[in-house]
Amino acid sequence: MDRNDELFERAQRSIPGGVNSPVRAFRSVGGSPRFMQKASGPFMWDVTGKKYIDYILSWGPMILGHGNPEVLRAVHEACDRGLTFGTATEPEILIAEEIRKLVPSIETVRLASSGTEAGMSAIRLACGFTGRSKVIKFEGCYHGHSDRLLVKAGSGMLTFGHPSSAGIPAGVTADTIVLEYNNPQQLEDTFRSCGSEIACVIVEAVGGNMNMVKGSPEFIHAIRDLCTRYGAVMIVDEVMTGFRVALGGAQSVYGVKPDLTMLGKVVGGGMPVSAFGGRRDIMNMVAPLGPVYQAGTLSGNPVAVAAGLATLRLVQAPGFYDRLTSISRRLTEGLTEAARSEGVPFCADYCGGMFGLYFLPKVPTRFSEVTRADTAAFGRWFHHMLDAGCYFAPSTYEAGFVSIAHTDKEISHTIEAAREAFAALKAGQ
Ligand SMILES: Cc1ncc(COP(=O)(O)O)c(C=O)c1O
Ligand SMILES: NCC(=O)CCC(=O)O
Repeated sequence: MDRNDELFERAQRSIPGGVNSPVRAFRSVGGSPRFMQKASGPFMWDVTGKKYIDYILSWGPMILGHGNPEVLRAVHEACDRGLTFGTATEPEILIAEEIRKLVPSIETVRLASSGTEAGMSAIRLACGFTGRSKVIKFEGCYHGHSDRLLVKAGSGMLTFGHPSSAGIPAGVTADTIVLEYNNPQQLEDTFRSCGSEIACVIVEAVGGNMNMVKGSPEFIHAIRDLCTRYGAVMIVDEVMTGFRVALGGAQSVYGVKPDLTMLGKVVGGGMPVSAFGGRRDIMNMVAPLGPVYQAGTLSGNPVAVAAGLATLRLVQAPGFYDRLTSISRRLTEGLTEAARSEGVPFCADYCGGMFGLYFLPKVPTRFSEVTRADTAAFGRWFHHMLDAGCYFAPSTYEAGFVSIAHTDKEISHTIEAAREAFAALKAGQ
């Protein structure tokens, strides 16, 4: 028993499953989750002192790598001025201005503390604005754990085989319609049958919670066109993709202008910040301007905003996303080649600083294809990689992330380790 095992046993006595978020448990791959003690750049160290190259990056936020000195300085300075005031502050204006500049579909923006809150608030707002109650989401997309959206959701929900949560009264999800991702025809048919009742369509334009599945341009533009035609609100959930797949998020990649956008993860630079924003006429419905209530004791927290603001400034460095994308490309091409040379059915894809690894013969385009992945092979590969000091998400239903701090050296090490892991798989180990 090493110190990770000891801590895991102890944690389970006081914390359900020993973790404060289910995706941290190693349930689908087996073994004890690693208890991390520190991180720097592209690395994390567990409590035994073992060093890992981090491809989870706190599930997306750490795009600059861990411990960026400018972000840390901003946080320390903000701490010295006060941890929270529960009042309006100037940095909230600065981050709102920065968000509006980088994501031009956002005319005004409200800050919250988690992606879950952003999603819950955005659909409440869409319903309040339209006076309608039906919400369309897509199978395998995860928008946080608010009740109305926790139906056929991705990420941990899929990993643990319960795509819809217990404890949510049927009435609460009665107006949530779940459709197939990348199926514009089904969406159009649904609008044709009940378009006047649909308040909003919420989508991850690049899905990152059923492994990584890119929306087809045809699908994303069909959502835009149908929402416009039927007076529904198009919500793009950019909690994962915002400032991650491109400076302007997935909406800039697809050239689509949503009515509302959700942000999280990178926008807080490792601290709890999320946001929802968009068309001014819709946002004007939010309290105190309008009748849609939304609030938060720690919303716009000055320390969290300082981390987010420093991060948003740093990602605007010239060439940042070209470099980030080339890191993802090198990694995914190297892994694919290593698998091919060892004869293991595997493929990979990437979008900006986000990637998907699939134990499948071809890149999936929808949830039903993702479920065909060889999860047993993935579990063995995952543990080989972990032993070799490469920390990937412990599930075939999660996307992976790189940071600007990942260098060729880490990528080469990872590809070499993967080659050995694929060879071991082939040898039946
Ligand atoms: C696309 C997407 N939306 C919403 C959320 C919820 O965010 P949070 O975990 O901050 O509540 C997540 C991740 O958790 C996400 O990946
Ligand atoms: N895909 C998983 C997440 O992005 C969220 C992490 C968490 O819920 O802890």
